[in-house]
Amino acid sequence: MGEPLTVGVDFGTLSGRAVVVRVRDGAELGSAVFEYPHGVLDETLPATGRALPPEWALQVPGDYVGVLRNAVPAALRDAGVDAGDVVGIATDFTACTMVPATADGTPLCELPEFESNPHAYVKLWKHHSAQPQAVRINELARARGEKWLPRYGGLISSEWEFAKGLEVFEEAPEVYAAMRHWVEAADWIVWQLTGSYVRNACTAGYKGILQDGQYPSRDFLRELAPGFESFVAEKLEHPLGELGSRAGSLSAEAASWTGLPEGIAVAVGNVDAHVTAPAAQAVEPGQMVAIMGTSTCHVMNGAELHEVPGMCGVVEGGIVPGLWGYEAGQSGVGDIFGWFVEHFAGASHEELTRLAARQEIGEHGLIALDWHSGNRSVLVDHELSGVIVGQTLATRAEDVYRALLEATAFGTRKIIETFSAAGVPVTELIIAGGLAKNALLMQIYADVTNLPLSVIGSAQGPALGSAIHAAVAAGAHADIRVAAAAMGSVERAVYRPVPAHVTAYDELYAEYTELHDYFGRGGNDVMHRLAARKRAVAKGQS
Ligand SMILES: Nc1ncnc2c1ncn2[C@@H]1O[C@H](COP(=O)(O)OP(=O)(O)O)[C@@H](O)[C@H]1O
Ligand SMILES: O=C(CO)[C@H](O)[C@H](O)COP(=O)(O)O
Repeated sequence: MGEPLTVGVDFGTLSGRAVVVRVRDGAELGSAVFEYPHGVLDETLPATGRALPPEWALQVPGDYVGVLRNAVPAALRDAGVDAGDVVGIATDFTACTMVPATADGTPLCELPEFESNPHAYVKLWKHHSAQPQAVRINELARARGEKWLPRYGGLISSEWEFAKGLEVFEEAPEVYAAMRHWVEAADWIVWQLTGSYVRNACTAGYKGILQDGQYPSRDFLRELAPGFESFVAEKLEHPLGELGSRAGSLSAEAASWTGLPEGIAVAVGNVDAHVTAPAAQAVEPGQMVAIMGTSTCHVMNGAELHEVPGMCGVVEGGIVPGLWGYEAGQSGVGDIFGWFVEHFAGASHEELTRLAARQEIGEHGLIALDWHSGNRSVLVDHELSGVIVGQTLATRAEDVYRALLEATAFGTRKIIETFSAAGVPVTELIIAGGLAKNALLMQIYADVTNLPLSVIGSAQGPALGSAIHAAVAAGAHADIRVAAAAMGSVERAVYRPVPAHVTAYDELYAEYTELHDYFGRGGNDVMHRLAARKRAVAKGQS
């Protein structure tokens, strides 16, 4: 018998990563990645070959099981350990990513009668077509003075459970009728591991509008859309599991997929962003973790409840039991850089970064808005779109690339300032996720926010965070704080703000704020008009 180990599995936007971790000190002994064979379905539905409408983003749930079957055994092989030493497994997922399922958890898209219906598939977090539903939820909640609304910064997102659920109810009543559970993928995967459904407190709070033990009322839902009043009772409500607790035991079937021992602890599901906080040892108030990849999520604990305008939410026990967990985010970050590299630049991230790093601040003469995937915080509007001001015939690809890097840093500063102004000061910014590898981007973030940047010690933050949760669920550490101290890691103040850069960026940030408020706060509604026109044209074509 060797030392106790756990397995953490991170289900990202394009792939799932498994990591094998030593419980004593968090050493990562082996890992493996499995790319989802279907990736993100955002153009056509393979079952029919038909085009999907704008802003759609679907996934195939079988791909997630592929991660359990492939990445977990491969990570065990990579680690060269005896699977018998693994005492627990935990998973984290993108969110809000929703699976419409039958009573036994079968995704509707796996039933022959629904395989051609796009609404029967998983709606990925960045499926943004439920914005009209989100707008109606927000208008009605404001008019009725619903007391849960300020817990979400005053706006519910189109990415979340109610907007996406209402979209299914209104656009695919046959799917809605057949769906017994509207399940977060974070919980669906735990269901596959244990054979039983436990709803995690994190997504229920942030994405499912569960506050002080209550969901939005039947009355509210009836007024929103007659017939939708039973949504909570019939599709959503389910017993909750606290973060770090044991959801159940690994079933015989899941043991055969993964090569892990049957009966080991399986932790309650979690979100990729929130689970990263303990991996970065950021479990105390004021320590904000920015998980920077395709998108950025900002998560932070607080001792008290405050209402921060435009935050994604504040949930009691949403990150660590006993504290208020705050979340904000930017829907597109690496995705925006990737879009530019893929469609316009003719050069790689590395080459563009190298060229952009030679420039002085402001040399390119550009300012951009980072809304190519909408704005998650603090405007919470997915019909906003990207802007680049200042282009001339002299503008080069590296100029635009740098302006896009800077735009996302300004977006993060807007979030930090909004938190601080609402009485939730950010005392430390800790970076996790794939973008930490871009040193220019990191220095820009330090200069724009005027904060020293700490960087998580692991390249697999979410998967390590899951392994930490697995250790707690297995009883190998007393709680998440204790496990984070033993297994998490962070390097402090790796990037420090340069005073002259801070001053230069203060001026550009003022310009960003002008554009931000002009396009995002009603100065000019052109982005909404263009989005409406795009939708109308797409509708006419279908
Ligand atoms: N050197 C780089 N600099 C900036 N962005 C990059 C670089 N390399 C990849 N990206 C972007 O990073 C994103 C992937 O980040 P990653 O953390 O690996 O993914 P995920 O968020 O899905 O876990 C992609 O959107 C890609 O465009
Ligand atoms: O909103 C989220 C968490 O609340 C998503 O999980 C997140 O934005 C997806 O992130 P990524 O693909 O960058 O890991």
